[in-house]
Order: sequence, then structure tokens, then C-alpha cells
Amino acid sequence: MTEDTGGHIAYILGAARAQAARGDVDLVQIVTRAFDEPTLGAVHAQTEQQVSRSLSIRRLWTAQRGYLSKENLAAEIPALVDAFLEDLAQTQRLPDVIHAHFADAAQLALEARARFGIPVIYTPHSLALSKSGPAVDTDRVAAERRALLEADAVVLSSRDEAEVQVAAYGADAQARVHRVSPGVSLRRPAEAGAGRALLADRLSDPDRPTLLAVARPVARKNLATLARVYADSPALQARANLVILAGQHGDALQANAEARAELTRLRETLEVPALRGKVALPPSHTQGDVAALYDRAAQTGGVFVNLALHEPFGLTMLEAASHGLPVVATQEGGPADIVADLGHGICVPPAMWRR
Ligand SMILES: O=c1ccn([C@@H]2O[C@H](COP(=O)(O)OP(=O)(O)O[C@H]3O[C@H](CO)[C@@H](O)[C@H](O)[C@H]3O)[C@@H](O)[C@H]2O)c(=O)[nH]1
Ligand SMILES: O=P(O)(O)OC[C@H]1O[C@](O)(CO)[C@@H](O)[C@@H]1O
Repeated sequence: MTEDTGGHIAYILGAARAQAARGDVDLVQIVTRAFDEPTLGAVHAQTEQQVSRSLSIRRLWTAQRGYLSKENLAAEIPALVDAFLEDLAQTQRLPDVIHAHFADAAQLALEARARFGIPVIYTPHSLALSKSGPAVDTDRVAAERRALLEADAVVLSSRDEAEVQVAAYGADAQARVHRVSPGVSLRRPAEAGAGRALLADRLSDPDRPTLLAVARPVARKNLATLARVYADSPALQARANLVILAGQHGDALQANAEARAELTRLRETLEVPALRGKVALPPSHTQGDVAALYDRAAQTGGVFVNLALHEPFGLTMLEAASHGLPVVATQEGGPADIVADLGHGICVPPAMWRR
């Protein structure tokens, strides 16, 4: 949707679909914020969306009707809490449990528990104290700590999250932790030629092995280092193409400062005459394109690359595996567990190539 739409959304949709398909679950409802932004899709202004018989999306309206990035969401939380409590007060059947994804959602869930007694599960996806860089968002850290301490259960994806990342929030934070390794659905092969069409104008020979990266353009994902390694290596350029999907960045106005800086670095490194025909940094793509690119990379004998400075879990390692694509993955965070379980690649220290 935007350059910041990433793994926690993919996780929620996958988990909700899997839960809704269970015989012992009557209804799953994804509750999120409504917004009116036609360029991002009219569906986000739809209050109720039926996804399948037992899965729906409920969107809450507040006075602020436009799209808000996660950095701008904090001021809207009190209004969202009110909208959520009012919605629950009017529902015919209260949920048996609320699973809050990310600490801002946990703030709504904990208020709902206080009012209606509904138990709360919290999944952080990405804890701010694990992020490298100088600017730690103290409000976000406080919301994460509260959610870790007050939720009835905390569901984490990787051993690193459970044993290392949560420990940074204090010994108490580990008390209710459960580790559940996520999966991804095994995808059907993409439509013949789909990924090829996306690359045709950009790569002189799309059949050469592909080095593929798929990640949001944020400093933590370290995409600029991958670009620099490729740009500095004639040997790599002679053997493989480089394809980087770094979110939707056709409309630069949407991008926040961090994404703009990362995308500028990527363009400055890759959009140079010497690399023409060897590199693709497509500005937009569909979900079908992502699946097709994983397939294409596998078919060309390529590899998926994730050099993140820190990766809390690493859903893209699973996606690559589900398409039969081996990985070179960061050893910082969750990927080491995934690669050890699946045996589909190697883990490397990303600092080896730090800019
Ligand atoms: O241009 C892009 C970039 C990403 N994606 C998708 O977005 C998701 C990104 O996943 P990942 O890089 O793992 O997630 P993050 O956005 O960083 O989200 C957090 O949450 C994920 C789920 O818990 C964890 O795997 C991550 O480690 C954690 O940082 C994947 O489904 C990608 O296919 C796209 O479709 N297009
Ligand atoms: O990089 P951060 O700030 O830790 O946040 C990661 C999360 O934020 C989002 O990009 C947007 O909410 C999620 O898709 C992702 O899981």
C-alpha cells in the first residue's frame, strides 16, 4: 500500500485467514483504522468488509479522516480507543479474545479489557529497543513495555525475540511470553511470465541469476549496503542481476523522511550508466508481482538476500523458502532460527558490509 506496509500486515492477514479456517473458531474480525485516501484504495474507507464467511475487516472512523503513518498515529490513539469501545458496546457478541499487533493496537486492547474483561494477547512484531540508530522513540518504548507487562499473553515469533529482544524491557517482560513460529501459505506458482513483465524494460537479460531483496526502505533493512556491494563488484555484476523491491515508491510525497533518504541512496547507487540493464528497482508492484519475482529468482538459480542490521523475525525468509529460493540472511535476530530449521541458505554478519 505505502512504502511502510510490511510484515506485520502480512502476518495479521495470514494468521486471520488460518484462524478463520479452523473448525473451533466462529468468527475472526480484523479491526483497523478507516481512512479516506483514494490513491491508496477506496476499500480503506469501507467500514465493514467481508473477506470470507467467517473473516471480516472492521474499520473505525475518527475525526482525522486521512491516511496516517505509524509515526503520526500516536495522537490519534485516544480517539481510536473511544471508537473501539463504542463499537464493542454496540456489538451483539463481544469477542472471546483480542490479539493486538504492535503496541498502538495493544493500547486499544488493554482499554477494552478494562471495560469489558476481554483477555488480550500481544504480538509486538518489531520492538523499538532492538533497532539500531540514535533515535529511540521513548513513547513507543513505553507503550511496548506496558503491553509486554500487562497483556495476558505475549506471542512472539523467534527465539531471539523471546530470549534477547524482550529481555531489554526488563526481566518481568518475559513472564507471559510464548513462542509460536509463524508459517506462510504455500503459494501456487505465479502466472507464467508475470515477474518477467515487471523486469522486461529494466533488465537486458532477465534470465540471468537474480539477487532478490524485498524489504521496506528503512535504514534497519540495510538495502543501501546490498546496493553498494553490488555496485562495487564487477564479478557479481558479471554473474547476476540485482532486483530490489523496496515498497511502493512511485509517489515520493507519500514517503517519510527515512524512506526518502533510503530510496535516494538506492537510486544514487544503482541508477547509474554502468549498471543499466543489470539492476531493477521497480517503483510499484502488486502482490502477484512479489510472488512472481520470488518464482523468477528461483527459476534463474538466484538467491534472496536480507542483510538487515537486525531482523526481529524474518517473514521474507519463509516466503523465499515457499518459492524454493535459497537465502543469504542476516545472522542478527530471527533468520538464524528459520535458516537452521529450513536449511535453505546461510547466515552472515551484516556488519561485514556496514556502510
Ligand atoms: O516492497 C515490498 C516490501 C515488502 N513486502 C512484503 O512485506 C513483508 C515484509 O516482511 P518483513 O521484512 O519480514 O517485515 P517488517 O515489515 O520488517 O515487519 C516486522 O514484522 C514481521 C512479521 O512479524 C517480521 O518478520 C519482521 O522481522 C518485523 O520487522 C513481506 O510479506 C514482503 O513480501 C512487499 O510486498 N513489497
Ligand atoms: O521498522 P519498525 O518501525 O520497527 O516497524 C515495523 C512495522 O511497521 C510497519 O511497517 C507499519 O506499521 C509494519 O508493517 C512493520 O511490521
